[in-house]
Amino acid sequence: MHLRPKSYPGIDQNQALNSAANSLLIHALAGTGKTTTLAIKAADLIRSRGARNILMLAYSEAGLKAIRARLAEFTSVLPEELHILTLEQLCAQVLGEQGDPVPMLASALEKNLLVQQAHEALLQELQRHAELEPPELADYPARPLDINAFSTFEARAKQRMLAQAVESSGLDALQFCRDHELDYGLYRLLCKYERLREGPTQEPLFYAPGDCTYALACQLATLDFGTDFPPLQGRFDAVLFDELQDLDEAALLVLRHLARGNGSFIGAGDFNQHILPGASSVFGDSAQRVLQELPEGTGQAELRTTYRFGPAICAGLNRLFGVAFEAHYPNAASRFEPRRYADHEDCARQLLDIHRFVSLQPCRPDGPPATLRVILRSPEDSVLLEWLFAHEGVHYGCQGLQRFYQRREIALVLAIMWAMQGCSGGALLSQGILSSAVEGLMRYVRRGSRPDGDLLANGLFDMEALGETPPEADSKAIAAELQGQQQAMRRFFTASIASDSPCAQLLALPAELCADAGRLCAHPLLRQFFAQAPISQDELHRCLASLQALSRICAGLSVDEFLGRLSLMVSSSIAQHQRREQASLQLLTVERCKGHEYEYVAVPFVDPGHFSRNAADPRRNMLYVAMTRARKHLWLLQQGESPVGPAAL
Ligand SMILES: Nc1ncnc2c1ncn2[C@@H]1O[C@H](COP(=O)(O)OP(=O)(O)OP(=O)(O)O)[C@@H](O)[C@H]1O
Repeated sequence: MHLRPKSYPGIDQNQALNSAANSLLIHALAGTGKTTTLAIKAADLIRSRGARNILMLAYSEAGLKAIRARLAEFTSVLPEELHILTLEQLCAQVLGEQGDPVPMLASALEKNLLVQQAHEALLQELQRHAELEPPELADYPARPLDINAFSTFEARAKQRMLAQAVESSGLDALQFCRDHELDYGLYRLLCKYERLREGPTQEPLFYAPGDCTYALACQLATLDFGTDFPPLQGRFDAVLFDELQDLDEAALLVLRHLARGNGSFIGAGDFNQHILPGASSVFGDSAQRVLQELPEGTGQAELRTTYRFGPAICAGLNRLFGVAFEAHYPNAASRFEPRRYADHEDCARQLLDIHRFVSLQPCRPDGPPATLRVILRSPEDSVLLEWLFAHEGVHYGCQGLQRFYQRREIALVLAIMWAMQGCSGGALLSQGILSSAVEGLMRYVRRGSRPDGDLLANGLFDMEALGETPPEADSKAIAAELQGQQQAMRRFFTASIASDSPCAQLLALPAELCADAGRLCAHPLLRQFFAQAPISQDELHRCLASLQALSRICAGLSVDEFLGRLSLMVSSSIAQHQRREQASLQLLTVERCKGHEYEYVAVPFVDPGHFSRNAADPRRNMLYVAMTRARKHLWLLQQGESPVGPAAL
């Protein structure tokens, strides 16, 4: 593994790398070379110290990609001494080595159906012992199940090791929940779900994302503080851990054992980059909690010198986020350009101007054209942008999100429009759209059958009642048969939905309703359709936001006109793809851009109220991640009239 000149460590990186401490915690801001420093360390350990087994960990998949990208700056082939894993993957590996199978749950939808079963099982239990239950549960049977509230509660409970906290408090669970203002109904539902998941033999029936880390943490929690846990010890010559800001209590227990028993340890984190949904950082902006888990004598280092952008961007970020970036290249040409927009349409038009500016920028004769990266915090924001960009002939691409017309919920609405009485069927919906529509239909109308009550009463999930998920190949095959066949599409809907469902009622609406596709998108039956779907509240909100965004772009157009324009848009995108034309504008999600960097970045649709100094606020951190991706030129598009400034802080 040979280091290229660019990758020689800078002064503060060098201080970190030369630390005499066997265990080191690096606090760093974005672009200061956290990942690079870890990669240099790995290279050095292999090359000069003969290390044979190095673990490089990240919390997220995006973090893994960033590690691979930095390593690729040094070497075209990853050395076999390196193991690059997420924490969850490492925990799954350890559980597998302990001898039990580690079956993963196929989809989030299946999990929802299983939560419903746990809810039924809890209702059965409450019925049997109604007289013994506390007043907190008196109205539980009458309350509708809120899967989203349950998922948030579950994530937090596992991240914070709630079961262990209850046990060590010496209180009973009811009193604990009362003292900590926790919803006792959700607590009982979680206990039921976990009991069913683990089954009577205590060998989990399945693991959902996060469960492997939790399962290992539960084993570790039974050990005294200094006790060894051999499966996590002596495995590696060094452990290099990126994205420490995302660790929760469960992950910290794993960290404790990894850091103590495996050669040297270096962990790096930027607490401003905590963006995981569901729970805000359990540590706020402090790394003290992480330090408690690291061996005594752990050294600390700080990286504030960024290699990514120059002084102008540093100054803008320092002002908005209350941080202290310094630029490694003080003369680097960098620009920070805050702008204001009046409404979404205006924001989209300003992005077009910015795109024109970027496309005039010089680029290497043999290199790709200059590309504008537009970073979005929610996929719904892309609908208007894609529509406008396509109509202006801008060749755009999407990363971390699908093109809007290929997203299941939107594709399904397009297919419903196409099958309606008032649509001539003249526009051709692509096979991709139809295939997503078929998948959408299966998702939103799929209901598990009633689970077997006896199985639940005996502590078992009824996996048969989940029904079958149609394989992907099927939706493609069905789409191929439906393409251009409006009658066949209508027959397909009739066969797949109940005759009194909101979808069937939509299809029976009179032809006049197709005169304005925008109004059709806002029709109460469409909202009802999604509200009745077996999806979480979060997903429902996303579907409704997509509908609203869709209704905005087709307002005033008849269904025929709208679908006609859409099919032109799709065919020109397919043609660009076939000509292998490079996109000059990329739309990305924040999650997708984490760990990456780009020359020209625009962050649109920003609410000024989201800037703060509070690094425990995930909305603020989403902006921080998005805005720290730019290398040369950063545009910030905020709603409103007042100037950008510290007043917003
Ligand atoms: N010592 C260095 N000399 C020159 N360039 C460097 C150095 N260290 C890092 N860089 C460059 O700075 C950029 C940011 O590095 P890196 O991605 O490692 O930072 P990071 O702190 O992990 O970023 P993020 O916070 O976005 O995850 C990369 O282009 C990298 O090649």
